Amino acid sequence: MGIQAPAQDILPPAKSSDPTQINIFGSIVRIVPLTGGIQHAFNESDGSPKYRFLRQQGVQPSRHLPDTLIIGVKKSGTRALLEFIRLHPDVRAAGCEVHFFDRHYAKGLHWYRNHMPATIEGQVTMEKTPSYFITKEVPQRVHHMNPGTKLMVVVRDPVTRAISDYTQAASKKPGMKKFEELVFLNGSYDPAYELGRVQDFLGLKRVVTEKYFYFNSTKGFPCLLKSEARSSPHCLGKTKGRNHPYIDPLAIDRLRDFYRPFNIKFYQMTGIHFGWL
Ligand SMILES: Nc1ncnc2c1ncn2[C@@H]1O[C@H](COP(=O)(O)OS(=O)(=O)O)[C@@H](OP(=O)(O)O)[C@H]1O
Repeated sequence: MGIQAPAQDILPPAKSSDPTQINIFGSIVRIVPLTGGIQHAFNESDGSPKYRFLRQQGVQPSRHLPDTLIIGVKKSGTRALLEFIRLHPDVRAAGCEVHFFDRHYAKGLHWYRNHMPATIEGQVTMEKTPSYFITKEVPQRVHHMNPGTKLMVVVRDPVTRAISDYTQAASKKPGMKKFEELVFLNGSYDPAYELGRVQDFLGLKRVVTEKYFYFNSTKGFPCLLKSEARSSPHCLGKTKGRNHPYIDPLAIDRLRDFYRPFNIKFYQMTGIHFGWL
């Protein structure tokens, strides 16, 4: 099994003697196996009891290119979706944002695969990088890797999303201009219900159910009762659920007017009325 990668973007000059490279209509194409093989097998650093046990049983996990990507949208709850779906025993995910299709594409698919967790047969490999949604080269690159890749997009009221994005940027850069100055220059949800739909989409048995979640009223979000990493109740880190600054209501109204036609178009495209005002 092989996949084709665009030669000009990621490959060094072709060596005609290299059997893994072929010439198609003048383009040099490198054939990369979808799975990691023995040399990329299980990393000792991933020493969870489950994987130790599997190794003892002779099951050899290996790295695979992802089957599923969470491609955005930034500040919409992409981390929450990833952390919640990876509670499923048949889902393995890269912990950090890999940024392969936007920043590191030139490093090639071998590099990408080495950033994936080791999996055993039947497990879904996943990563999330929200900037894929806004990088114009990404759709074509993902299609080149595997046209069957499943894509997931988390959406949020664009006004609150914009304020969240601003809050994050301001937390990293003291003295940043006010939101109202920058922006015009140029809800609650049920995680078990949503995760049920995500598991269906991924073709997985519904394992992640309401018993994994509780609502933390101080944070104002659903949090985890336990996960593979921690057996006690915990929320996502303190960079999620920051307090947003006060924004002039007139600025909010103007933003809502700006987004309204795009929201209506989006509702028509998806067939879902999200109810953003
Ligand atoms: N369960 C739970 N716990 C914590 N946070 C939650 C949760 N569900 C959704 N959210 C919202 O996720 C927002 C951050 O979105 P992302 O994870 O997509 O951010 S990022 O793009 O990866 O930086 C974050 O935005 P802020 O409220 O602005 O911090 C939260 O509103």
